[in-house]
Amino acid sequence: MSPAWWRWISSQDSLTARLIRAAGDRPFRVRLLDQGMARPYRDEALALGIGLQRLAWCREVALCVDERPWVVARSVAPLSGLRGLRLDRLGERSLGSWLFQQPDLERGPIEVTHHAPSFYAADGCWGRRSVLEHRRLRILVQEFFLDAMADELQLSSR
Ligand SMILES: C=C(O[C@@H]1C=C(C(=O)O)C=C[C@H]1O)C(=O)O
Repeated sequence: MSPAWWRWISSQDSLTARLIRAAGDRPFRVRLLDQGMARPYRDEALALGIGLQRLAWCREVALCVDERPWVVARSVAPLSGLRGLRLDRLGERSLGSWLFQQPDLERGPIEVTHHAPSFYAADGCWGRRSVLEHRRLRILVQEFFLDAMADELQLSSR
């Protein structure tokens, strides 16, 4: 992996905040693609250590600069940790902007892949995921970095 990609992939802080900085004068926006209760994909259930038949709260977004998707993300949270949290009300506000305001937020190990994720068929550069924890909430955040981002930021394809 090139050093420039490594800085994106290994970052521990909010990706939303980094994308806003990288976008400069161009508008950033979260486009909500889907959200609701669903059965996670098998690899997601395994990553969270939950039963394969369990329902979870799933949210898919495109993180766009100038209306062009740079990153697609899918987040999956077991229902047991959601009590009292109305994440469905986030709408097109970034999950990260809320999560990274929580002082006790912890990120688990980051897993990296260059395969397209199960939730989005597109060419891309790198994907990563990790489990973020805040109080009882555990949420698997998966982010797939698209070719458009590499083009715009003049990053190598890998
Ligand atoms: C987790 C973060 O939030 C970003 C925003 C997301 C959303 O709104 O659903 C999903 C994944 C992210 O990349 C972050 O900023 O690091």
